[in-house]
Amino acid sequence: MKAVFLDAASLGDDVDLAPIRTLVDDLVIHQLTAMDERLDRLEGATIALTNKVVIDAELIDALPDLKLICVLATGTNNLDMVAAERRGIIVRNVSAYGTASVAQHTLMLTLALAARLPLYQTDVRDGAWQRSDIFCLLDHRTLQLAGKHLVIVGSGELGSAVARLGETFGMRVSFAARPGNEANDARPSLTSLLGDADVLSLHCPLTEATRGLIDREALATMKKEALLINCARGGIIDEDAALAALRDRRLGGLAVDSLPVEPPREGHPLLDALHEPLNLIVTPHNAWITPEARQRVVDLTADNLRTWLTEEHG
Ligand SMILES: NC(=O)c1ccc[n+]([C@@H]2O[C@H](COP(=O)([O-])OP(=O)(O)OC[C@H]3O[C@@H](n4cnc5c(N)ncnc54)[C@H](O)[C@@H]3O)[C@@H](O)[C@H]2O)c1
Ligand SMILES: O=C(O)[C@H](O)CO
Repeated sequence: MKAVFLDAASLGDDVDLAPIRTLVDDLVIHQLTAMDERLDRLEGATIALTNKVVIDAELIDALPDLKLICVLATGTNNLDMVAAERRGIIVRNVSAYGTASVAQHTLMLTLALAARLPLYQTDVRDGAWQRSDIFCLLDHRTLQLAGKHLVIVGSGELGSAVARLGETFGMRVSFAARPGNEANDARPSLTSLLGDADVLSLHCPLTEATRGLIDREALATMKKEALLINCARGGIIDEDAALAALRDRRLGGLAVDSLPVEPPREGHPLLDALHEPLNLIVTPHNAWITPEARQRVVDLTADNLRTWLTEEHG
């Protein structure tokens, strides 16, 4: 049975792939796979392993032998799930591999934005402290988290962990009802929570339902001091609208760990804006990358493979 791992490099070179290797005899490991190499490499494969290589309907339809797609990530937005289901291909992702890593990264971004760290760091770099009349700099209003309202979209593994951290910092936490499902959801709607959020943190998958969830209209209802943090996927917020709100002082801070296209080869307005005096942080989709979490991705993928092989062959 042929298995092909399309993008092993995306896990780093310090993870031990042995748990996967021992399960499949004919395992071909590619460090990277370009879009036009996917078909050739997956030809005849029963199992495809991918972190971020796109597996779309056209590719799925061209691979009659494919039975299992293992996603070495939680997010499956690089896959056409409908096409896979139509073909009866099983899809297995990994969840809860890096809860501590992503939650600490989200908290780090929240704390940094609350402290206006990008602004004060720039001021200190530019000599404003040395020129100050008083002993400190206090030009940018910081935000005490204790007593403030943290609103979270997505009450799964990561949203729940971030909620616990928020509570530790004395924040009041609300989960928003799933947009479009408010009638069957006891939780308050996102619309009703937005105007009271001091921090809005996104932990839902990118789907057609969540694309552009935090758009111009949503941003317009938020407090002008509110902090917006997206450690989920680029495109869940309208990044251009969020940047405009930040520049107009209608948003207190913006931190994103993901952009709509990754890597952002063609650039992105948020990357250019890092040169402006804004309370803005962009991290390179690395909330998940602690060594512990990356190894756990491999171990959980091996569990997924083992379970499927047992179900398939006994
Ligand atoms: N930045 C990173 O390094 C990193 C790492 C891991 C995961 N992620 C992203 O974070 C997302 C969440 O991860 P998780 O482990 O918490 O997943 P999870 O599956 O445990 O939780 C996702 C939650 O979102 C909810 N949800 C689904 N559709 C929704 C919608 N339309 N509106 C609101 N909520 C909705 C689900 O009901 C679930 O509660 C992943 O899908 C992935 O895109 C990012
Ligand atoms: O979805 C995930 O698990 C992260 O994006 C890392 O791949």
